[in-house]
Amino acid sequence: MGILDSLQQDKILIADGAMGTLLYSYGSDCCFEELNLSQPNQIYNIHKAYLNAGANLIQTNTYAANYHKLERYGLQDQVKEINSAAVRLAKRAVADHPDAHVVGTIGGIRAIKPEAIPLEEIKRTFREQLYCLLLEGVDGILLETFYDLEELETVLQIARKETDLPIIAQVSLQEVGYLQNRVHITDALNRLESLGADIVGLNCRLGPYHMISTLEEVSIPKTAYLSAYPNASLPSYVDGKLEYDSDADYFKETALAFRDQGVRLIGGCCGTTPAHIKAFSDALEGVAPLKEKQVKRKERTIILPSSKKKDVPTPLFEKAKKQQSIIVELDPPRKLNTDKFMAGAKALKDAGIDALTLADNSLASPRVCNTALGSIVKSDIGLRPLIHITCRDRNLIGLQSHLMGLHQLGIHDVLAVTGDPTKVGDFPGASSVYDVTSFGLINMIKQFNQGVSLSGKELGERTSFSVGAAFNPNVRIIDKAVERLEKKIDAGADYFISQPVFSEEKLLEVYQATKHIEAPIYIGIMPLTSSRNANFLHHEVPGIKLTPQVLEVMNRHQDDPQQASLEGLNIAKGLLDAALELFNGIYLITPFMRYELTVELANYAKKYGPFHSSRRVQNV
Ligand SMILES: Cc1cc2nc3c(=O)[nH]c(=O)nc-3n(C[C@H](O)[C@H](O)[C@H](O)COP(=O)(O)OP(=O)(O)OC[C@H]3O[C@@H](n4cnc5c(N)ncnc54)[C@H](O)[C@@H]3O)c2cc1C
Ligand code: MET
Ligand SMILES: [Zn+2]
Repeated sequence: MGILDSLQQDKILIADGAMGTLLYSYGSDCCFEELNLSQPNQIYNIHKAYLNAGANLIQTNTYAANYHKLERYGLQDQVKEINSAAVRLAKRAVADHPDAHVVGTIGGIRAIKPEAIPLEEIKRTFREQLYCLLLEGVDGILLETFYDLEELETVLQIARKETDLPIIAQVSLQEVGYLQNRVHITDALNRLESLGADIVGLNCRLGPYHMISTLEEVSIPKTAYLSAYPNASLPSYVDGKLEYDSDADYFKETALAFRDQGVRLIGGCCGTTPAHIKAFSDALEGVAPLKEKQVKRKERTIILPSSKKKDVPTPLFEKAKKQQSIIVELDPPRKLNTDKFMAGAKALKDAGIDALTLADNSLASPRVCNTALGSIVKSDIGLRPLIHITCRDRNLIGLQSHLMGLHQLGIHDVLAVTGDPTKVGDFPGASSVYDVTSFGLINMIKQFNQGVSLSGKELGERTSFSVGAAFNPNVRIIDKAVERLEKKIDAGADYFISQPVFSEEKLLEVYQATKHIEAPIYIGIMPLTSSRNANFLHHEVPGIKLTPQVLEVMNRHQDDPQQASLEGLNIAKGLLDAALELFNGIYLITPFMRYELTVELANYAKKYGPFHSSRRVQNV
């Protein structure tokens, strides 16, 4: 009799409980799936313990036995051996339990970092593991712990094409009622059912209380059966170890509540043990499944528009769409004294610039926090700060907390960059976090603007960020850089700020390659300060090439720094003339805190720049 036959007989099926956390509690702190090869008896005994506790559906010890996760242990070439051994062990365990079934488990990979692993890689990895399990002859497939519905939908479709065996598809919740990205549980389970899953449900992350509360909103599926594998409890961190704290009696009490929500397959996830499964099995012995249920319709909360920050100015990029707009970068100092920085900010404010951009530890070296300084610039000088945010120094928690903080400070202009890697800076050994790249960060900020955090939790109000992204035109093939720019627009970028451009030819090339794009580009102009500075940029910075004439002029004044700086300024003015013909947005970069240079360039642009309602040059 197969799994579905058992379910059709009006039975509630009991599944097994955790494998990973049980092994961990026994002292294993390694690749749990490798134990199928090195400690087969231990795995076999766990299967037996669950079967003896009353489980009639057990899962192979293959949750993370895929190429991607085994790679962490250097075991990526043993996908087949590990999966095959797992199935053989589970089948051996059920040999003298005629009513018991073995499902091959495949766990979700993406968890909360969707963009970290492309779907194509997920598909390859999934197929390999699926074939190994199917070849060895499982009774069904269990897809479990999927936080990302897109990932589960993708692998479910593959599995459904490959096999007619029963498929169980289980999501993990972010909070009661919702998966990440604010996907409602009813929508998720409906999708899985329509894609051909035979059993749909929930596992992991939450304990019985939150799962039952979620299931109250879920109706009995039309064709599929409902499953639930709760965790033993929420985890706590005790003496450096994660612990789940709930006794089996509590599970006994919750068993009927699961049944009353229409659950037909019930097992356990992290923290559960054979005692928890025995509790379920005892409590549900002879209990008929529920046929009809009254669904509780909980109100899906409405996200309010930003109520607190009423002073949100018109986004910079709106101005740059219509008329000239000048922003200037003045980076926070590396030392604690900020007098010169503040004097620079004040002078730039007096020069009438639209915003001051502050880099985030550029070149991966520590500087005074740009948000702190940006906030002071805003309050003390009345100048609009534009804060760069890198993904290098903050993990997903830090990034989100940072965004919430910026919102509190009334700072709405941000530049989302991946950030220079730590190896280029003062602390090459420091970790580069990169939980997301600029694309994920742009997405996250746009989600905040909808009042929703990355995980799908409501923020109570919407933020009002306008999001800039970096554009590097100093590449050999400009079309590739433009493709990247277009992808950033797809991710939600509102406008762009470019690396500095050092020739009129390049300005024209950038203009031609981007004139079809509506999002404004603030084109970078940086005055050269010396012949050394010019030669460094020309010879050592990838993609930057100065013209022979510019190099010659700068080199001519090698021994006269003042004159060299003056020439650098004149060259920048020449570039500015050309840039103003082509772009509304001008991004002036202050070199080495020499703000008098960018003040002069800003004044120059204001005096001589055309104040046009759109780009001046059409069809150049
Ligand atoms: C206006 C501006 C401001 C900046 N501010 C900061 C700052 O405050 N702090 C800081 O640390 N860094 C800053 N940078 C540097 C920036 O982080 C790096 O130059 C980065 O490599 C390019 O921008 P990004 O971070 O948006 O990278 P992304 O475009 O997100 O690129 C991410 C990864 O892809 C690579 N990549 C980039 N372009 C291509 C391409 N065409 N083809 C293939 N791969 C590519 C990158 O090297 C990187 O590894 C800034 C850059 C610009 C242009
Ligand atoms: N069912 C698997 C195990 O118990 C995965 C649990 S969710 C991380 O090890
Ligand atoms: Zn779990």
